[in-house]
Amino acid sequence: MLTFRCILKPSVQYLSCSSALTQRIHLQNRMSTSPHPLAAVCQVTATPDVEANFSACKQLVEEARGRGAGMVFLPEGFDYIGSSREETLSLSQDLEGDTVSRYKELARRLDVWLSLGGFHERGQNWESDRRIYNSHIIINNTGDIVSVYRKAHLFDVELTDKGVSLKESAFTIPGPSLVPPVQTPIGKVGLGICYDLRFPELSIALQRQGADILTYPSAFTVATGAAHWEVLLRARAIETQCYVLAAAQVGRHHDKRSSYGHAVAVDPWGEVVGDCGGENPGLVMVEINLDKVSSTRRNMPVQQHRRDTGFYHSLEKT
Ligand SMILES: O=C(O)CNC(=O)[C@H](CS)NC(=O)CCC(=O)C(=O)O
Repeated sequence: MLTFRCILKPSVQYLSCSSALTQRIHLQNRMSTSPHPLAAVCQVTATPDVEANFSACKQLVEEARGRGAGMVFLPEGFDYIGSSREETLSLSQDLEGDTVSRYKELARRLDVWLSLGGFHERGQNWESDRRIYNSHIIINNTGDIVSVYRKAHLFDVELTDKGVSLKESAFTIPGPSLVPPVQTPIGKVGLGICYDLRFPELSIALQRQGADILTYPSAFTVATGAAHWEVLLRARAIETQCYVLAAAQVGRHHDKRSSYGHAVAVDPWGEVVGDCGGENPGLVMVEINLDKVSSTRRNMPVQQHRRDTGFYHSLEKT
């Protein structure tokens, strides 16, 4: 007789943004029992007010550090969301500018790593062409920039029936290349930004280079977010068997633009282990257990089962 044993481990601890008190209690429990590092995934409502945005983000980083985070993730447009092409361009800075300097100082003072998704970075020919990159910057706990990834896929989309019309390439230069995953205190972090999430080739490439964690700091539109956001994030986690951390913009930035929110953390099995909801700024703490990455990969060796790239291109030759 065949017997099937079904082993279900209710091991996922779900942390939502809802109650700071409940979360603190959960955290005290887990910090005392868990040997695993903590990440904080943040959600903000950036506006064109650069100063107000910095102070809101700084507060979240301080709170995350207070709760034991070794690395804090901020979303695309953490510096600002402009209300016109002109405003977006005029507020941009370079990596030596005031905004990045203040975050370097914050990282050093708090002894914490930062992922700053979607910084509006002036390009090399700014004086002549007035174009920017959409840059994801990693700053270490001594306040040094250790990696910069420039968004490769630009969001040029006209969904008239859904009221979504954005042309990122009108002011942004597509990034020239992927960057290798960065070794951090929470694991090896692979860098993407927002719309990049729709291109699984990028996530696979980062996984192949050793990523344990994929990051997609975002400012998803409300319409595309409701339809696609969580499905895409979970799919990227399931395919790569990585954690996926996606900081997000939420709510109304100005008259013309709102974002979907739901900054989330997904584990390597594809389970959502934290969600900031669709209403307010906040953060979610997530335990990064790299044993989960290795056991998921060991139990279902998808990456070893993958055929070589030529195999998937073979149809093109026929
Ligand atoms: O414009 C800025 O200042 C910051 N950049 C963004 O907000 C970018 C480009 S407009 N937004 C997205 O990529 C949304 C993608 C999205 O919503 C989807 O893929 O469905």
